[in-house]
Amino acid sequence: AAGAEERELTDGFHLIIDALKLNGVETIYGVPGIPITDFGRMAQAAGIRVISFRHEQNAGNAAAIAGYLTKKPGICLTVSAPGFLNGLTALANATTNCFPMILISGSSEREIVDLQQGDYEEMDQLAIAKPLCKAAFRVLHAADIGIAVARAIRAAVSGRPGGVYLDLPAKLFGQTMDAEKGAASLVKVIDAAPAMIPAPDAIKRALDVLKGAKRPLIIFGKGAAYAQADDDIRALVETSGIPFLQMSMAKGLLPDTHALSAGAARSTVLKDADVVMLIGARLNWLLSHGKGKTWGDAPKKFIQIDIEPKEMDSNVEIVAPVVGDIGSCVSALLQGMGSNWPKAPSDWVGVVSAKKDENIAKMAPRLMNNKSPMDFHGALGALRTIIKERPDAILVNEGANTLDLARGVIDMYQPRKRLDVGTWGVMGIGMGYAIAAAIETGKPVLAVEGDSAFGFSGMEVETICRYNLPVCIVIFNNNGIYRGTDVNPAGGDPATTVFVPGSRYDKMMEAFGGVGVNATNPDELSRAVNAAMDSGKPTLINAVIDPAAGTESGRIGNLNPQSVVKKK
Ligand SMILES: Cc1ncc(Cc2csc(CCOP(=O)(O)OP(=O)(O)O)c2C)c(N)n1
Ligand SMILES: [Mg+2]
Repeated sequence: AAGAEERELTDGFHLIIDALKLNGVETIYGVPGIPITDFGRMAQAAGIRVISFRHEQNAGNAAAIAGYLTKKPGICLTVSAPGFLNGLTALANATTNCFPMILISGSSEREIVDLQQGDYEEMDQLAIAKPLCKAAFRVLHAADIGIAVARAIRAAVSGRPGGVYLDLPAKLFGQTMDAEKGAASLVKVIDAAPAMIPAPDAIKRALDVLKGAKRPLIIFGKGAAYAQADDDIRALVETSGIPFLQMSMAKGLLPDTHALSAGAARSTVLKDADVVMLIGARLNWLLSHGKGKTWGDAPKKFIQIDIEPKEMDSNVEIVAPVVGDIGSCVSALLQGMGSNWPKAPSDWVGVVSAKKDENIAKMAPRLMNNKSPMDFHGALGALRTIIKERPDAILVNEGANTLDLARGVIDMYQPRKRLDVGTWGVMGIGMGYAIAAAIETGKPVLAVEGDSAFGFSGMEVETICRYNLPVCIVIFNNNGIYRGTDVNPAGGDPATTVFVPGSRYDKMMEAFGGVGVNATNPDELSRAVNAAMDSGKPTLINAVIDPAAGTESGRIGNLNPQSVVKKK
């Protein structure tokens, strides 16, 4: 046998790469730098795709949405301190949205940090990450890398998915150990996201409540989209005949044009339903916390399906809590319903359908207007047609008016095709989500961006060109945040919410070899997007929108505090 001096060695670099590959990691999203530049190079050489970004927040958002789309944790790699902090927003956003991702950051040496002796980029990153994510681990010994990666993967995807932080001090990478022992220390995670089967009596209780409903409603949240139980979810709607609402990222679970879709009659069904079954949807601010005028005065019974037991009764009493993974819960409900479950009362279904048709008819003319400069509806009418013709394209969407109006105008036809600002309503997810959506699915991506929203991650147009990704960015350029018409009453500086008038974002894309187009009417917009979708070339379309067309904060202006003090 080889003597000790000849025995083959391995080191931290290789053990981390081997652990990630052993667990099926194929892509890392990150920004190079001390102490992880060589790690990124070695991971790439070992066959992992390493996508280099211009800012860690965008790499983190890419990792998060990769997790949402694949149900495997997306991996974000950053340098220590400032790079780690840049990734934290994405890690916290992933945790808030229940997207599985792992933020791996290089860090300073414990012995220096703990004595605060001033290391390069010194920061106690583990302590700072802990409150902002689902789980956080640090590794000091090479022999622990295998178990640490396994723990991070399981923490990210099991139960309610979320963000996990993995802290790797610089010295760990160069630490050597016996190669055989190293290989033996690696762990391939078994059943990382175990099924969580609901209790039979919880299913029975829920069905009893549902059976008694006169005006039932199902609300799907992005948790239902994440579950990838698409056939059973469709069967649940069609077996029960119950009208349904799809929260923003759940749109397309069933087509928005489905006969039982109540999307265009949202305010009616929230007010008048007597039994509401929430599936992977939380009763948070997006659903007015389940109370107040949105929900009308009539008493309501809530059935809630969620993997997190603590979610029950978070805002209002849940009379039939069903705790488990959505796939297991929906299949148990279907089993309990059997083959002759009574359809939802036809008078209720009729009321919903009539209201929906009325609202769709009201909106239709606004989508046809061809005026220039465009208003939001004219531009969105063109994009609505394109998504209808190209249902497997992925739509990324952020802004205020650009977000709120697109959500209602652009129908989705397939699950997990609409990626947007999610639970926080966070700006800046656009380019990270677009890049990961293109890389993880290979499908064409249409990113519909407010001009302010785009600004948060716009430098990644270079990244999009560098990897030659099929991403078509449409910027709704209304010269500002919400509008482009505010004026600074004190004179001097521009108002706080306006941008350079007549700006041409399309020139940014041309700067990096992509296709830039300036579109001043819906026909030009439509032609440019179709050309981009056909060519698959990175494209940025500067869609000129009337600066006066928007409203403050889109649909959520009511959240703004108002001053009652009138300064003399
Ligand atoms: C990280 C972060 N910082 C600020 C904000 C606050 C905000 C919400 S929406 C928005 C941009 C609205 O302007 P945009 O041009 O994108 O859209 P449009 O209405 O069509 O003109 C901001 C700055 C949020 N949500 N997140
Ligand atoms: Mg704007």
